[in-house]
Amino acid sequence: MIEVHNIQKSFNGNPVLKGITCTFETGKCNLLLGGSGTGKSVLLQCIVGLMKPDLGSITFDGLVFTNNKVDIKQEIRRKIGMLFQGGALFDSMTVYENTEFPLKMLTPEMSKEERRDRVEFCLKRVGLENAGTKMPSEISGGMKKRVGIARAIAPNCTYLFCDEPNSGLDPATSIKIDELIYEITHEYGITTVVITHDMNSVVEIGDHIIYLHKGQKLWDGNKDEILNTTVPELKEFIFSSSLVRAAKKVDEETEGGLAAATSDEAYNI
Ligand SMILES: Nc1ncnc2c1ncn2[C@@H]1O[C@H](COP(=O)(O)OP(=O)(O)OP(=O)(O)O)[C@@H](O)[C@H]1O
Repeated sequence: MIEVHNIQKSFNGNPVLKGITCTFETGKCNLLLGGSGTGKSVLLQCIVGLMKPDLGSITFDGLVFTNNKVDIKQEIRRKIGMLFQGGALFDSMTVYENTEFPLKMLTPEMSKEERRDRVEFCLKRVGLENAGTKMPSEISGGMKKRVGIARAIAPNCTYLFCDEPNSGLDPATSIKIDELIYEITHEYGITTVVITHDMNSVVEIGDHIIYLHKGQKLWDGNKDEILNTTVPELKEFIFSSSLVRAAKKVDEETEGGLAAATSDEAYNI
């Protein structure tokens, strides 16, 4: 479990994170949900140590990350896998070499054969067992995300951070990437944190959802609870999504469920 306590961050006197306290649960897909500019990426960067918060603490399974010794920070960092928005693959390396890269960096004690077994296992797990010799320029956006996932899990990560894994993907590919992240999280008991503003992801993989608005946590809960939220800002966010608007249209002749949750009365408009 990752515990975030009272994280605050300002840029040039402008507060971006205004005291965020939340937990990311073990073996679950934890979504950081919110509109543009609400501080999701800044929070993620503070959690993984790419940015220093002004105040607050972050604990990984009882180990304090903030204000701690370099070796403890390194120990935590070694357990972190990152899936970046564009995949962030090395263009000059093959799919195989990209996946092998963190093993060479983080586990130099592994033999070449052990690395090969692990890379082959991870590529197979993401459905790319035949793509090892391809260059990033030769594969689709969805395949790049798959390579990114294989690379992130190759060193047996305990924590997986995904920054908008669906950006730039068509809806069908997005669902497949969401499913893959969900399956891997549950299979290996990884603590996964996914930044998203996609309601499709919320209903697909939202084991635990933290809603941020203007640098504050306004709500947390799961995908079954979110449609019943009474938080006005979250309601507005949900009902402005094209998914929910479309579902509302389909449901408008029926009673209960989404139709009731999205009724004008429930929405108070
Ligand atoms: N290094 C920085 N220096 C100054 N301001 C920054 C910096 N990084 C982020 N910000 C500001 O912090 C605010 C929150 O940005 P952040 O990228 O966390 O938003 P976000 O919720 O991830 O949005 P999006 O979904 O659009 O990526 C924005 O107003 C942004 O301009």
